[in-house]
Amino acid sequence: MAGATVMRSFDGADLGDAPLIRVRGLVNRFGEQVVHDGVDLDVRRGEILGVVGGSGSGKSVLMRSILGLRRPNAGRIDVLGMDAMSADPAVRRHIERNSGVLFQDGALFSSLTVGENVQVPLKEYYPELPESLRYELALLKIKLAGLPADAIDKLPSQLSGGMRKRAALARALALDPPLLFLDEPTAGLDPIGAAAFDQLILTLRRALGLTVFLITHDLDTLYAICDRVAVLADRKVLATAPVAELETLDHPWVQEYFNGPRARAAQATAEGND
Ligand SMILES: Nc1ncnc2c1ncn2[C@@H]1O[C@H](COP(=O)(O)OP(=O)(O)OP(=O)(O)O)[C@@H](O)[C@H]1O
Repeated sequence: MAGATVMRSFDGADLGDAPLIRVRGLVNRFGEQVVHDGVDLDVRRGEILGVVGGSGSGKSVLMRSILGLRRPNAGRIDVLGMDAMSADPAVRRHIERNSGVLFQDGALFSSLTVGENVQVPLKEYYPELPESLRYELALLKIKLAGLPADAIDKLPSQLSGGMRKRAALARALALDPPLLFLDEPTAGLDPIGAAAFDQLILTLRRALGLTVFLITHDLDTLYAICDRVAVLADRKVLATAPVAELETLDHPWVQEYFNGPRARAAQATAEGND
């Protein structure tokens, strides 16, 4: 997995065991509303890090800040050993190039086929690639995401919700990014589809050595595939730990979330699968 490859920063330095994402003292405000007030977070190389928190706790704003889609009010974010808040377009492009993102709604272009969607990043970053090779690469990613080959010529509207997620995942993986960001990937999927998607993420992490930042409300996903889970509450990351350790955290939201009947059911399922 990840250990087999040397991860390098923009200037070619070996990142070693340094976290691939490091957030310190992050502050995000919208007018009077303070969403983050001193958020600290590390995402370690090769891990699947789950991010949980109540609705409106700032999970998506955190992801958008890390991706450079929102400029925080204060703090520091390093991605792949680089200052992610840098205005240098070359640094921005390097981070973008190395980050695959699956947004909550999939965000596929509805007028393009699945194959054309997957080729969008390839065209942007490698315009010189012959079309036939781009098509082959798109097909590879589509199969990697668990779709049948004939999905390549279909429009997103011709696919089921689960297949659309897989198509969006294929596009997120188009450039072989070391970092994968997933915003509620199993939302809207039935339990069987959600469990299959979880297993796909696990398989891809192993096969491709991915480091995964995963926002989710899905307790089954947390128990099934996350190495550690960060809890966003009270405008901070309360704790980052394996899910079993979080169950004992003395905080009302955490207690309700991790010790409620749904969490117990998810835990029992995960133990049954071990
Ligand atoms: N562009 C914006 N302008 C104003 N307020 C915003 C903006 N983006 C986010 N917010 C506010 O920031 C807070 C955090 O939003 P965010 O989308 O990160 O929450 P979340 O934890 O992802 O929630 P959910 O689980 O419901 O998706 C919310 O109160 C939201 O209204």
